[in-house]
Amino acid sequence: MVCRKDDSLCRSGTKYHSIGGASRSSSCPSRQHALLYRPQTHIKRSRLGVWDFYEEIEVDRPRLALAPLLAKLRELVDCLPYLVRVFKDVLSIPGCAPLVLIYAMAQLGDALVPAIAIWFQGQLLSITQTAVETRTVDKERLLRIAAGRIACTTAGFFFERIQRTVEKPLNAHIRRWWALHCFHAYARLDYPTYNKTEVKRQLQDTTDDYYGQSVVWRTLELVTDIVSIITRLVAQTLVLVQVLRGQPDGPLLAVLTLSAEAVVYAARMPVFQSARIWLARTVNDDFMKMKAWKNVVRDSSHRKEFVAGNLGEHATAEFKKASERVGDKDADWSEWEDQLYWPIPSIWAMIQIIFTFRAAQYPASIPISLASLSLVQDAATKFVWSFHAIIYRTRGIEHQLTAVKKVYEVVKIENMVAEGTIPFPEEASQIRSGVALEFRNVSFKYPEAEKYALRNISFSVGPGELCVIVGGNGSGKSTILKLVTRLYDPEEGQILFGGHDIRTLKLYDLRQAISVLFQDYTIFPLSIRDNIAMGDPATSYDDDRVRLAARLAGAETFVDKLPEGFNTYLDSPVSAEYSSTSEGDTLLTGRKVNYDALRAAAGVKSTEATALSGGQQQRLAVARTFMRSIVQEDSQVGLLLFDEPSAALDPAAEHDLFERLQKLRGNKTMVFSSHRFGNLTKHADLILYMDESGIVESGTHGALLKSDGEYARLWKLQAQAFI
Ligand SMILES: Nc1ncnc2c1ncn2[C@@H]1O[C@H](COP(=O)(O)OP(=O)(O)OP(=O)(O)O)[C@@H](O)[C@H]1O
Repeated sequence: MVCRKDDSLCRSGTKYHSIGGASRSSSCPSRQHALLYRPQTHIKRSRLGVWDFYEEIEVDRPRLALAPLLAKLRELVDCLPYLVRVFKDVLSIPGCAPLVLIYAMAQLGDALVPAIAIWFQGQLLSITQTAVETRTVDKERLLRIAAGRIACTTAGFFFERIQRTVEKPLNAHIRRWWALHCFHAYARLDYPTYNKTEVKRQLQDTTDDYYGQSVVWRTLELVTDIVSIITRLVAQTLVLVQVLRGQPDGPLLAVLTLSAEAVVYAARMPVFQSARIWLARTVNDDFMKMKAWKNVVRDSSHRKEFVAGNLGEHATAEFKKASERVGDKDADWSEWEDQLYWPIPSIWAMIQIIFTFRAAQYPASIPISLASLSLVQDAATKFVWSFHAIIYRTRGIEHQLTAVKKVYEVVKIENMVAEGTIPFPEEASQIRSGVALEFRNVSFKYPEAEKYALRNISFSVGPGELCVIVGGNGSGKSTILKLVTRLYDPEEGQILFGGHDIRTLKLYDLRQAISVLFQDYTIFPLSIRDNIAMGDPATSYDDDRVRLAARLAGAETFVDKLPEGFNTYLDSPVSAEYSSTSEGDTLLTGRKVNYDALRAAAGVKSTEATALSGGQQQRLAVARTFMRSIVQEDSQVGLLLFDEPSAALDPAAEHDLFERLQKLRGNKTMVFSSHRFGNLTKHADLILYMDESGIVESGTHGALLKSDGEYARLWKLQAQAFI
């Protein structure tokens, strides 16, 4: 049985369920309470197809109707200083001030034209009425009025053209300025701050780009539009009342009609309506199954296993079964949502009837001319459109203005990792011979984590020494490297870098002196060349250096084999755009649509992503590190950190990498995290063996073998595998 709207038709037998009541009302009229105010509610549940629809109903709404309105107004008032600031900032963008002036003047002109047009229209109607009643026409006046009316239409057209012409460069100026502002807001955040959900959401609100229009542009457009629409409405009303003044019922008709339309449409304005709070969910297993299977067949990431698993027939059969069980109820929520809102009827027809009765009442001296009735009707239609425009433009105005507020607040977000003040190095020689590193009783817990990732860690690596950290999964090896680069700060203890507490060093200088390759390295969505070059921004322009870094990392050969070599994007950041006619459609001429020829002409591949193996990607990441640390003779780097750089490499590549690292690191300090013993541990000045967030053994390879502890046991285990 299909249950619609009325839950009494459904299993439970009751129409609505009051699932819960929340009484958070407060009588305190203070501002804070007004903003946080929540009326008493209960939840109404109904069923729409496969959807369960839950809506919050405000029980004490009539008594408290003003509270949400006041809260909204308060929010808007709070945003006003930011709005003023955004206007000021936009005017200060080079080239924007004259464009804003032209745009505003054109909008003002556009707003006044309809009112002037009404005046001319009134004059034309009165000429027509005089002609009907007296059979005479003042031709000169008619010509003047007609010319005026035509001039209005032409002016309206020109004002609109001017707006459109100015809009594009103005939006472009603002968008460029805005993109830079947002980019900086993103780029300046440190790791833990960036990962906070509320920060991410705040950033997203401000950087939403809607069809190439920034939040700032949309806000400016919204404000100027609203001012222009209000100007238009006021001017139209004034002119209309003026035109109808000579007729007994004229002004009354105008005011009644216009206010009737205004009330009907104003009632719909978001600011006067409390938003309906609802939620719809479905627990229909078959409907969910249908959706899930649709996702499986549509998402390319599942295709490999879908094909290999021979799932085509099975998927179709499963989908068919589920679809038969769901039947016609398989409507998506959007179909039901449309039905939640009803249009409000216009009462214009009623007013027309009332005035016709008035005319019938006094047939000898009709209190209103037919021309006026037609004029008012025409003006009312224009009014309706203006109100439509206001409703459309003010939808979500609080959200829009709050976004502007966030725009300015977002650059003030405090980074969690505090800046230091001491420059590093004091002398270049401090770097050249490697930098000493020391951990003193360091303990650390990740944000939100309960368990310590490091507990009371102490060790010391001298300048130019090689330290290898070994240990099982989750023992804390990577965490040590993250703390050295100050992605996080420890809870307890101290980390010394070149003898300084790292918290006191300028962050930029500290990170400049370290080259790090993380285990979970990332391949940036840039070209291969830029991926390597960004290892050292100072020399990123140098193609030879990029190539050398790739060669040392064993990446040059396979990169050269790619059709676009070093300029290859692994994932194209901008996909080709296609016309809306879909591939495979048949046109009226009978031709089947196929984009192959266009793709070939434009040099677009049918798949735009270039796949690299895990090992190849790791070589690119290693090349990036080499770009910074090894390639440069007079490198500013004094400490090299490598977290499992060979995990995805084949044994030959791993051997080559270790050989090169040994040779190329010169006298820099190096800390290496690895699961594999052997190649590096044998050369290490210090081995740290970690288990359960702590260092359980430390020393050289020889010393640790001699002490015959856990390191020795695992070393023997790995060695035996090769015997
Ligand atoms: N971002 C994070 N948030 C919360 N806990 C984390 C995070 N990263 C790591 N941990 C936890 O911290 C502990 C140490 O992790 P770490 O990555 O340092 O181990 P590891 O020795 O490098 O392991 P592996 O050998 O698997 O790379 C683990 O218990 C892990 O679950």
